[in-house]
Amino acid sequence: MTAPNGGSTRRVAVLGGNRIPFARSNGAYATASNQDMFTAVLDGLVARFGLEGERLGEVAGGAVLKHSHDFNLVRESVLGSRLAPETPAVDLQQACGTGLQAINYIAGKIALGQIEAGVGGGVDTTSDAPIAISERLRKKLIKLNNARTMKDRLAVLASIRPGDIGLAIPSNGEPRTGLSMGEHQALTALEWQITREAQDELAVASHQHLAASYDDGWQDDLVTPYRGLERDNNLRADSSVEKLAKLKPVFGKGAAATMTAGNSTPLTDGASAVLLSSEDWAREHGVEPLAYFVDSEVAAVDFVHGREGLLMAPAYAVPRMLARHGLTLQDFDFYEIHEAFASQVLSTLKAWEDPVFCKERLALDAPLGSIDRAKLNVKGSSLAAGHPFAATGGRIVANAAKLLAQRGEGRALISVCAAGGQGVVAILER
Ligand SMILES: CC(=O)CC(=O)SCCNC(=O)CCNC(=O)[C@H](O)C(C)(C)COP(=O)(O)OP(=O)(O)OC[C@H]1O[C@@H](n2cnc3c(N)ncnc32)[C@H](O)[C@@H]1OP(=O)(O)O
Repeated sequence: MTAPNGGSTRRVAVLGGNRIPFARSNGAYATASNQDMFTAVLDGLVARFGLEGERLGEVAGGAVLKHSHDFNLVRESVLGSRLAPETPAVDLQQACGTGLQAINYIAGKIALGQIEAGVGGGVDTTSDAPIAISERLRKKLIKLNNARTMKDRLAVLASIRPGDIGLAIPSNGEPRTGLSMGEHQALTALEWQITREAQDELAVASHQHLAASYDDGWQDDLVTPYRGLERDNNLRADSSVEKLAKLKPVFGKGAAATMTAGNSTPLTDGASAVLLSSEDWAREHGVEPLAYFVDSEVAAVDFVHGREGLLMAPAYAVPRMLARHGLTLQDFDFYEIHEAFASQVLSTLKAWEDPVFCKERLALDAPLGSIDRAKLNVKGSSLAAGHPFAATGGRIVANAAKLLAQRGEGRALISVCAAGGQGVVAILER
């Protein structure tokens, strides 16, 4: 038996993305659900690419934070959209790597000839974060639900004590260390001696680049207005190093206290989705591909025993992916490195320049070296746009594809760090 396409893989075209403007938590999208927002971006793609009633091969997506009733979030979003109801959908999740992994999943199916076209993306809302009840109360309520007689029911009710009534509110803490992602990253920033000034400079550049991208019409694939928003409302066009220098550190203590609300991503709500297809499908539908999704890699690090920083996995994933293609770190025209925290980007770049790190931890003969910083996050990134966890991957892939299309040729490197010590990276080219 041979594979669907005779055993060879096909090029995967990135046709374009859609996202809603990202909103700071508990603001413009406070009453929007994950499903509302993901449906909106799917319908954005339907409108842009004329997909009304079209049956796509599959839609993949996910959310880091979701309610139990959202177990079929992506399928429900498809059913709420103007895509054909016969379009299958899958939910997946890899913390902040979710969006990029969803795109990678669709790309793999297209490459193998299993589907012709599909959508990958993600959505998150910290405004509508699921709040669970305590484990003890939950168990008693299940018992109550299963009780057959009134007597049994009353007995369960009578067993409920005030101490059972508690809430489990999601936090961005790592379950195995109890530290938040910011606290973990503060330790990594200290290890790599990333200064407060360097972090603030990166944050200002992100705001300036994103502001310029709105001014020059770059963000024309946003679904707007969405709930009254025309642009990401975390963006501060007047951001400056002087203003950021005044903010108090929010993560880390002593020498590690360099991270502030200005050089960390804010809690954010939003959604994004990217349409991918085979070259044949793109041709048949009269769509010119923006770029091609070449490859992806995922790495995980042991942050639990302190062997590596929580958000350093992309530093490991990139060289593995480069080796597969005989590429160097310098062989790229654009670098899209998700700015979870300014210091995460700077620690990763410094690690790639460091001979000891590259030799001892990456087993490389020579350091990967520096990148041309003028090619980094040239249209802004998460510090300015905000970071609705699972939606970030789609924003970045769509952005990188547009950059390559505008340039006419070239290569983009994508890097997204994720909770649990994981990192997802990818290469796009045109
Ligand atoms: C999840 C994964 O898998 C991987 C990842 O990506 S890891 C990243 C995950 N994300 C996080 O961990 C989120 C981290 N962020 C947070 O927890 C919070 O946003 C935070 C603790 C950093 C800040 O929270 P906060 O204090 O409520 O912020 P906020 O009120 O907006 O800002 C504090 C002050 O700084 C100011 N400020 C913020 N950004 C600014 C900027 N760019 N310029 C000037 N001032 C700014 C605000 O105006 C505010 O000033 P006032 O107090 O005078 O109003």
